[in-house]
Amino acid sequence: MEKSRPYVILSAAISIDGKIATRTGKSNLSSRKDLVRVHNLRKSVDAVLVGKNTVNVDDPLLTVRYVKGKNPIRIILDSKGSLSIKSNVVKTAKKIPTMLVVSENSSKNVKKFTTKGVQVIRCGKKKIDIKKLLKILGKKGIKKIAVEGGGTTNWYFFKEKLVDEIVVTITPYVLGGSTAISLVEGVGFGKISNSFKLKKIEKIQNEIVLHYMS
Ligand SMILES: NC(=O)C1=CN([C@@H]2O[C@H](COP(=O)(O)OP(=O)(O)OC[C@H]3O[C@@H](n4cnc5c(N)ncnc54)[C@H](O)[C@@H]3O)[C@@H](O)[C@H]2O)C=CC1
Ligand SMILES: Nc1nc(O)c(N)c(N[C@@H]2O[C@H](COP(=O)(O)O)[C@@H](O)[C@H]2O)n1
Repeated sequence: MEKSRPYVILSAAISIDGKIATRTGKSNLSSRKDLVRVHNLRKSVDAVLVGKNTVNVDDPLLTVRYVKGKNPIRIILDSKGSLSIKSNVVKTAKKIPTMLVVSENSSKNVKKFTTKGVQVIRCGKKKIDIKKLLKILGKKGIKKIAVEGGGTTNWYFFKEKLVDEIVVTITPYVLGGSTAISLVEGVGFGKISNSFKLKKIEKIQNEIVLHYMS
C-alpha cells in the first residue's frame, strides 16, 4: 500500500443473492444491531465516501447516530456535479464537513454547493481519478475511509485495486432482479484473480458479517 493514500474499507450489506438494493432501490437490509456495528465503523474512520446515485436514492445522512462518536467527513463522488441541492448531506453541510468531488470537465456551477458549506474538489478529466483523489485526501490528513457504495462506486475502487479491507454483511433476504444493483457493478473483471483473505466471521442473529483483507 502506498503510504500517501488513506486505508480503504469497503462496507456494505448484501442480500443472500449479492444485491445491495431491490430493483426499486430499497436498501435498508441491515438489522439494528448491524447498523450499530456500521456506526462504530463510521466513528473509527476519518471519512465516509459514497456515489451520487446513493445520495439521490437513499438520501442518507452518513453520520454516527447509533453510538456516541465523532462524525466522519462525508465525501460524495459526482462527476457531473448533478447532486440534489435538497439532499440531506447538502442541507447539513454547514454542521458536518462534506466534500463533493466532481471532474475537471464538469461545466456545472458548483457555487450552489459551496454556499451551502460543501467543499468542492475537482479531480480527473472526465471521470473522477480515484487514485489522485486518495492522494489529495491523504494530504488533507485523511488516513482511513469507509466506502459505502453503491455498486458503481465500489467497482471503481476494486478496478483500481484500492480496497484494503471488505466488511460485508450477508442479510437474510433474496432480492433477485437483473436490474437490482449488486455489491460491485461496472464492467467487471474478465479473470478470477482479485482474491481477498478471510480474516473474521461474525454472526449477528440472522446475519453474517464477513471481514476480508487484501
Ligand atoms: N446495501 C448497501 O450496503 C448499499 C446500497 N446502496 C444502494 O446502491 C444503489 C446505488 O448504486 P449505483 O447506482 O451503483 O450508484 P453509486 O451510488 O455508486 O453512484 C454512481 C455515481 O457516482 C459517481 N461516481 C462514482 N465513482 C465515480 C468515478 N470514479 N468517476 C466518476 N463518477 C463516479 C457517478 O456520478 C456515478 O454515476 C442505491 O439503490 C442504494 O440504495 C448504496 C450503498 C450501500
Ligand atoms: N452497511 C449498510 N447496511 C445497510 O443495510 C445499508 N443500507 C447501508 N447503506 C449505506 O448507508 C447509507 C445510509 O446511511 P444513514 O443511515 O442515512 O446514515 C446508505 O446511503 C449507504 O451508503 N449500509
